[in-house]
Amino acid sequence: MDYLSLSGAGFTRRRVAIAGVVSPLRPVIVPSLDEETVGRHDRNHHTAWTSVRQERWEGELVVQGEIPSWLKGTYLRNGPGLWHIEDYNFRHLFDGYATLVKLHFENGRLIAGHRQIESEAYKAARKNKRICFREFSEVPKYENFMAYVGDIAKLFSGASLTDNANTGVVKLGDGRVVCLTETQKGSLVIDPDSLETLGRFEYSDSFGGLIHSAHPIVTDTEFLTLLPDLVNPGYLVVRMEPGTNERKLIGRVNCRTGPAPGWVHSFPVTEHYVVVPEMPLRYCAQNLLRAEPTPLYKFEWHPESKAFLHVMCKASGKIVASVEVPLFVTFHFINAYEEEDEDSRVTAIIADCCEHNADATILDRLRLQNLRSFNGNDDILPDARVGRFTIPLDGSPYGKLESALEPNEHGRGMDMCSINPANLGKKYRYAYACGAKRPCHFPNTLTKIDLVKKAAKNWHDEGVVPSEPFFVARPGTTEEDDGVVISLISEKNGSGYALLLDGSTFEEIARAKLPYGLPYGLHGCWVPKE
Ligand SMILES: CC1=C(/C=C/C(C)=C/C=C/C(C)=C/C=C/C=C(C)/C=C/C=O)C(C)(C)CCC1
Ligand SMILES: [Fe+2]
Repeated sequence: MDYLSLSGAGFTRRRVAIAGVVSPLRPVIVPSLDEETVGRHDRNHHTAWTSVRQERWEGELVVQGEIPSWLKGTYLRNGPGLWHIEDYNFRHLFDGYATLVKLHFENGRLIAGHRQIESEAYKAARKNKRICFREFSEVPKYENFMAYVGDIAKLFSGASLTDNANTGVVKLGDGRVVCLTETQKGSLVIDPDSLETLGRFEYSDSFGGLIHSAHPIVTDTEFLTLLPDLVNPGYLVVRMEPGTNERKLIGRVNCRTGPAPGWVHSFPVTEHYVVVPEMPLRYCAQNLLRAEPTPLYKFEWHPESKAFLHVMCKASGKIVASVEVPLFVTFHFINAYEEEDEDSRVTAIIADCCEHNADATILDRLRLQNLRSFNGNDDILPDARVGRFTIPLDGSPYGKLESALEPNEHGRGMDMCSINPANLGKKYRYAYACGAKRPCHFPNTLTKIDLVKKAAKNWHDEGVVPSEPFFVARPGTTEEDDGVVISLISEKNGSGYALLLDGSTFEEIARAKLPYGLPYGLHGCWVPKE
């Protein structure tokens, strides 16, 4: 090993050669988080729930198996990877400061890297050695009552909310790559090659508001998102063109009931419609203000307020259906499409999601203490399924919610999904997601769902925590599942690897060990090499 110590505030700079990693294509200088700045690691936990070891790393990995020669580009994955500052340990998975990971594939070779996203929240925590902004469950500790009152005042302007962009990453039609979270201010532009944080993505319109959906729908031609209105409960549906920073209004949906809009972590679209979910798990302004977390954090469960789905025409902004549906809890919609009759008239919208059996306690299961205390025997992951909504367009007041397949096909675990992006908004057959091999406390398999055969193929390895399986299509293909599925696997002994499965057979085609395991991550995107 060759460690070259350089200087730098809070950093030790090292030139690293790591066993199992072949010579990098270029020298790799690794600034690592020193223990004094960020605190000590507790490496007794599963790698998935242990803070990332160092600020950044990059190098070429040894590949076992074969990476298809057509796979050219970079897979980026975002997620909360640093769960402590100094000796203070965060409470919840979603509190962690964002760690961006890249896997660059070219000519059968694989260069990997990771780097912390330099949000204001992260930089302030590093500098002041304490949390300075309101995170998912954490709030800054105030020195006195006046400091608390000052922070509440800043909450209304959004100044005290985090910009820790730890949830997703998207490539806009104009090539800019943006990391996202639930706050609008947490939209940060990054360089997909160096993973450097380039600055805030400033929306130039005047919609204001503090939050948005963490999962905009992004294609080469548009960026669609929802802006929840917490004052007059409802949602604005907005659209932004590539090359601009200005969102334009498509239309507004008023909530049917309830004190506040339902959480819209994601939403689905069809070719002509935007589906706006109104979930009984609703935002709660008081919980945003609280110093201590409540069982549902920034949200509240309002079963009496019922659940609705609204369908808005993308072209006109008109609402073409607004139906009551059975109570549901979902964070991730999988896809949606228009169902037609024999005369090609659209009769219904079908919308699929990872549905948690109308039980919001999954949020509490994702507390780090719960994730870290698994003994290997308890079967404590709450059941989830592929929930399929049918929304009639004939004016009926009710929609349906059913399981799209028998949940035991995927071990009754279901979240973190992807599809072939060519099928976005269209009738489709396959979805990829994390499922469960029980007993477990967290999804521990990768699953390929066949919505026509109503069957699943599952991949699992002892002790693993896989992240969202991300589908990349073979260029030019017309087969929906012709491509690869990428996932990053955390193992229990501090190690981890990048995994490639065949999108069709769901068999492993390649894996590459990382120099050390990376913490669990959330969502990814693909940046093709032109
Ligand atoms: C809601 C507000 C905030 C932050 C919210 C964040 C960071 C939400 C992240 C949500 C995610 C990643 C949901 C993923 C769910 C995955 C599941 C349920 C997997 C289950 C497996 O079985 C702030 C930005 C902190 C403040 C404004 C409000
Ligand atoms: Fe998400």
